[in-house]
Amino acid sequence: METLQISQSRNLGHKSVKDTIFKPFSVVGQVGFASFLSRKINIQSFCVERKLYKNRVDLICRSSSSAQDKEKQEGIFLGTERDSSGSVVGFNLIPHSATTGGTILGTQENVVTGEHELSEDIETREEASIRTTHNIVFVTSEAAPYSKTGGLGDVCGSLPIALAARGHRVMVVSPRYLAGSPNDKKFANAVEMEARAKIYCFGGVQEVVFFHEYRAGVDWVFVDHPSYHRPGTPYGDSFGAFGDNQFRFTLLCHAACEAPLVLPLGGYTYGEKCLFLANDWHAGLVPVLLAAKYRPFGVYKDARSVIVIHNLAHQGVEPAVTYKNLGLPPGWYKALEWVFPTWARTHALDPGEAVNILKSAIVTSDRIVTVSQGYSWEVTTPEGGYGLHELISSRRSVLTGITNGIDANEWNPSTDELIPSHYSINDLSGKVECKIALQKELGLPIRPDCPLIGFIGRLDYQKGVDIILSSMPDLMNDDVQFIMLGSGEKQYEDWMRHLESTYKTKFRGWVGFNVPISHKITAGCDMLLMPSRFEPCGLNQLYAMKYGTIPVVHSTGGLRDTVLNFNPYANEGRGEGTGWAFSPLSNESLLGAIRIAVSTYKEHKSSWEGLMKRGMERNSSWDNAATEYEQVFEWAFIDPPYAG
Ligand SMILES: Nc1ncnc2c1ncn2[C@@H]1O[C@H](COP(=O)(O)OP(=O)(O)O[C@H]2O[C@H](CO)[C@@H](O)[C@H](O)[C@H]2O)[C@@H](O)[C@H]1O
Repeated sequence: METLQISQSRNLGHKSVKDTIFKPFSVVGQVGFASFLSRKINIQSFCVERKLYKNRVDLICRSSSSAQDKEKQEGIFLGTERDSSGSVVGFNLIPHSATTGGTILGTQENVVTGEHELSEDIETREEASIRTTHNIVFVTSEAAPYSKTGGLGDVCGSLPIALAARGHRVMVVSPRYLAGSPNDKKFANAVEMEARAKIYCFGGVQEVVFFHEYRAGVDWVFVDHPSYHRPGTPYGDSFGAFGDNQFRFTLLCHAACEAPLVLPLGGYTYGEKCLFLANDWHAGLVPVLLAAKYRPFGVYKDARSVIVIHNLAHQGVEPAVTYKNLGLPPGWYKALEWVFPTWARTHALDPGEAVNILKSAIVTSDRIVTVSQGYSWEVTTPEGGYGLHELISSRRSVLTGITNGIDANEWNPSTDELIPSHYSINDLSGKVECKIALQKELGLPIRPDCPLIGFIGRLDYQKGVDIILSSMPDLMNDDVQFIMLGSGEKQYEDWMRHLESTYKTKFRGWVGFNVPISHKITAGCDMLLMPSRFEPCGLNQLYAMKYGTIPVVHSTGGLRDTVLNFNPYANEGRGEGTGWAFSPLSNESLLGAIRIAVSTYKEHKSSWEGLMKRGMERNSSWDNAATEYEQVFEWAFIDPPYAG
């Protein structure tokens, strides 16, 4: 149910602050803070899940016959919800279509006339729940398929769609990267909007333009600015990280805060009562801006923010002098303040003073989510907290771990268009064809019986690539083939090339970022190796399991949560588990785990098939994760917002 409310009282109420706030927040064109202040749009809908709610039963029993007639026509009216100024912000009507649909148990008639059902409903009212839908704004530096360098892109390309499918109004705000590459075409369907925003930061004023595409139930909003138009990845090029990343992502955060106020998407703005999901440090200024720039002026006082931590190792740390560039009021320095420990300072006179964007988000957001439960504990430890463990521990009461899901449309071996042969849990025959095709494509000897091990990922310290490469001379003595796909640190890329020339019949290294090849490896390999030092969630092991490819992982973070160690004796000899999770992270234990996996593959075919099938059956749907996010949203709205 949607309501559009023009609130005069709010308009008058803000007049006095308008002049004060207008300079720093002015927006080009007729939309923006100004017009936002003169109207109030809020869209909220409710639906009842499973059992009828006692209040609703009471209300129905008490309602007059004319109200009942109206309800028969229009649905069931639960009441209006008003904000402090008296504006209607929720019109709680269960639409007629919903009351006759399958998800709601009992219509008005059978509740009133069916005594048995009524008493049953009242008895089970504890189970009842009303699901509130929210206006959700994802802020992210990447969202697949438009931009992706890793798992962040996957998550921000899929979770919004899952939440939209559950009835939420969802917008994703990310940069419109134009790198002069074929990837630019992915933005081709996004149309330029009239609304623009002026952003005051880094000693000047920047104008950003918004582009919009409505796809899969989600408003994809792209922030356009010349600093997003350059060759390379979203973060850097062959010379390293871009020097102005702090500037580029500061722009993104400011623009994302303006978007719900100024963009009439589908005719209506999202308005003030939003839930911002800020992803990683690039979006970390969003909670700070809500608290420091908007809320003191009564704007976004009903909004909430959640910082989603995909990787705590990257925090957006810059010299303290940067603070004045961020477009924040002077009094908020403490929220960002970061002092390096003595050992990390460059020289004796270095005071180690810096600003830390992710830290400020952890301080000011209403809830904190990590992408697995295991990681939500690890970030509170000195080993996993990257200097923020004490701060995060102090906010443990608002910290939740939610394991990522996977996009079942993109990662499904029975429909995947990027693999040469389809297969499913009922007919695995296509998998060996994928293996043969992969061996052929990469010029390896075609040997369906030879265990084929894969690795896909960023070539860096986190992913434990050094451990793989240093184990390789030993592993290459065994009868196995190994394929690595990745890009990252040059030393590892060179090492992969060197191994390929040394072990021509056993090793292939594909340097680069190539999504079609990643699907072919996931389908064609028998095992996927992930010796990550730490892994907030990890997606490749989830993809692998879906494709009947057995993960062999270091037991850490999300890998430990999602890969259940193989036990052939469990379940009266039927076995349990979906892979191998080894520990500690060393050459010996990595080789030990791979060798056990290889011998299982070669000598215990039925156990191997059991492993494959249990992995393929595993429920990794985004819908599961989305319901857990909804719980976090509920909690966020129960508490008052962060006020400083
Ligand atoms: N060379 C290449 N070519 C093609 N595709 C490639 C590739 N290298 C990587 N990929 C793809 O990029 C994604 C990487 O996913 P990970 O979960 O390993 O994420 P990453 O460490 O980037 O992200 C962080 O965020 C995610 C999401 O929350 C967490 O799962 C993770 O633990 C955390 O470190 C996968 O889809 C993978 O197939």
